[in-house]
This record gives sequence, C-alpha cells and structure tokens, in this order.
Amino acid sequence: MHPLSLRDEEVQALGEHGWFTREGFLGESEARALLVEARACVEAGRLRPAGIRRGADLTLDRSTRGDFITWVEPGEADTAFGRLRDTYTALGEALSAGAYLGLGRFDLQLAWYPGGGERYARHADAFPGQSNRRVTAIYYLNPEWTPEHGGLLRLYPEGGPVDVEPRLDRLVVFLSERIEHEVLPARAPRLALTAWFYGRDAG
Ligand SMILES: O=C(O)CCC(=O)C(=O)O
Ligand SMILES: [Fe+2]
Repeated sequence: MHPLSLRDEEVQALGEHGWFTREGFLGESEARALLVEARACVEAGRLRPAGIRRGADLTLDRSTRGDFITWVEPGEADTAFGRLRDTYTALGEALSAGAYLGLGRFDLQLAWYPGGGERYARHADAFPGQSNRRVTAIYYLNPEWTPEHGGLLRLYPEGGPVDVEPRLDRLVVFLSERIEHEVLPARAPRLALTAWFYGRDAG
C-alpha cells in the first residue's frame, strides 16, 4: 500500500470549512478498474434499494432516497475494491494523524443511481454527540459526466451551499456530523464508493 499524505490546504479546509475535495485521487487507470468492478456488481443484481433510518426503523421512501446500494466487505485483496479498502484505511490513518480525528474502522458502500431522476434529500450522515460516523469520504466513478446528467452533491457548510460534480477519480471528504448534504436528481447512471469512518472509541 502506498503511503497517503494529506496536503496542508486539505487539513486546513477540513478544520475551517468541514470539507475538501481532491482531483485525481487514484489516477485514471485505477478509477476505470473500479468502474469495471462496480458495473459488474450492478449487472449481477447485487444492489438493493437503499432505506432511510428513522429511529430503529429502516423504511423505504424512494422519493427521499432513490439509490441502490451494496456493502463492500473486506477480503478481496487482489481486486480494485480490495485496493480501495487499503487506500481508505490509509486515508483514515492520514486524517487521524494530520487532522487529529481519532478515526477507527470504516464501512464501505457502493451506491448506484440509475439515472431516472433519483435523488437523496438533504440529510446529515451522523448526529452530533453520538459516537458514530465521524468522516464521510466519497469517491466518484462517472467518466462522461456532464451538467445535464445532474446528480450533483450539494454540501451545506456554514457560509452557503457548494456543489461537487461527481466526476471520475474525484474524492470528497467531509465531517459527517457537521456537513449536511444532498444528491440532486440524477439524470444519468451515477456510481460512487463511500466510506464512513467511525471514531476509535466506537468499537
Ligand atoms: O453519493 C453522494 O454524493 C452522497 C451520498 C450520500 O449522501 C449518502 O449515501 O449518505
Ligand atoms: Fe450522506
């Protein structure tokens, strides 16, 4: 696994604004290898409609959240998914060392929006005070993205909304408790691999 270091401006942006993006995170050929594996999962029917958690209940409300997901488990070392797990492990370590975030394990999810206008309404990935998700890292796999395809990630930091185009090989990292966000309607297939890092004390 190659070491991963955060740039000063990334650490600074995370502290000050709660988010940063990095272009060319893995490079084109690794991004395309991930895209092949992600598409194969979709075509094999591995993905399921995503639900929304309300208290203890998981409900399906497709107008609020229209993506399809699967969890990517450890143990696929010689695959692009396995290499991405290693890279996210290194990212968690770099965030802990550079930004004092004290991160432990993470969950990894593949999400697919078919492209018929599905969205994910504004939400936070974690709620302040609970020891749960601390950092969200999303890696996009959409090689021919254009503005007509929609599916922008809209972040709501203090100071007003920011849109992130879900382009191939782009990483976005934000603080799960602090940054609300939404996915605007996707008008073309949209793929992303998201890691949620838990605090070290989360078990
Ligand atoms: O794919 C994205 O850009 C964000 C998805 C999201 O907010 C989530 O799965 O919690
Ligand atoms: Fe989210």
